[in-house]
Amino acid sequence: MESESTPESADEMSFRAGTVALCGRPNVGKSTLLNALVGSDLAVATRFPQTTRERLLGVWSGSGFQAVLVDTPGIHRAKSALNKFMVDEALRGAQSVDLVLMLAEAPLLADIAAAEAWEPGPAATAALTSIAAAGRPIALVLTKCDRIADKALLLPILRKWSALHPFTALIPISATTGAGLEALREHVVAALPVAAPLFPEDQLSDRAVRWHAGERVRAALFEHLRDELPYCCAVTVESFKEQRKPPRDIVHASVHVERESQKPMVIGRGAETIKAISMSARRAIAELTGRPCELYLEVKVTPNWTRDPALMERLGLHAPVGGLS
Ligand SMILES: Nc1nc2c(ncn2[C@@H]2O[C@H](COP(=O)(O)OP(=O)(O)OP(=O)(O)O)[C@@H](O)[C@H]2O)c(=O)[nH]1
Repeated sequence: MESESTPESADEMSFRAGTVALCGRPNVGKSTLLNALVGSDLAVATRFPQTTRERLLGVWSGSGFQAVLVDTPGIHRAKSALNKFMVDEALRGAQSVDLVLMLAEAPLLADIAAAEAWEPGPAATAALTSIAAAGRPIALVLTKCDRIADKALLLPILRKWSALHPFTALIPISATTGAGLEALREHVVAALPVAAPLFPEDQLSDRAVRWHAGERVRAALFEHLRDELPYCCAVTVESFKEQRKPPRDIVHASVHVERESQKPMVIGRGAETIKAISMSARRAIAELTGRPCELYLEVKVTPNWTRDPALMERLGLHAPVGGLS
């Protein structure tokens, strides 16, 4: 009986599962791609760069495969302790995965002559060098190709990239229209080892709902605050209670700013700004959980937290020990 092959065991023997890191410069579309592949708005994607601060695992399950996607913060020249933490998080994300997807934005170019003359910029090539140091196979994913009407312009751009590194593939995509995602899926699945799924099929993320709730508050800060202010804010979720009757989540969260002078800017005249932030975040949390949400926000001053690794740790931004946990 032991050696008898059943359809289930044949499936198990060909099932592929593994980890895939999404890396690249800030704002190239990593979070949007993760959401498109997982089929859920797990990762906060905004039009502002550097909104992703920590690694997030998104579980992409499909027929015969499971790819655990590691969304990483953008790789950039970091000055503050917070930015250094973000870049370290991104590079940690590229280690020990089965495949790295290096995302780079398709440049907006006028014509084929401009495309022929184009070269990847120093920041993008520096990001590639740091990612390549991890020694994992890398596929180049050219993002936002929906913005390029003349697809002939993509060829010289892909050729320039291919000269920089022995990529396993060069894949032009658009996460917003879905173009190229099928080719990307095929390449990712082929790169995964034959293995059992790492997560249950219905699990979409490694992070608890509570963490996602905090991220929704952070996304609302980007939506409603101007200039540098959202980058100076951290969010901690103090409590997250799932009430049975009536069914609703009751969430208490703090918004930490760096200086006393920033507090009134977050609160706004007549508390208008914080009310708008709270309403957006509440709606987003309810969409995520499928239950109504009551959200209570408090603004606190945690002086200079972006410059102090110990304070960052207290606010929940700590580097995990070891692999992909
Ligand atoms: N036109 C177009 N825009 C896109 C596409 N993918 C992402 N974007 C936009 O690009 C911006 C940045 O997207 P994100 O997914 O937040 O980028 P990110 O790389 O995760 O950003 P960081 O948080 O800086 O690491 C957002 O405004 C997205 O809507 C795409 O395929 N087409």
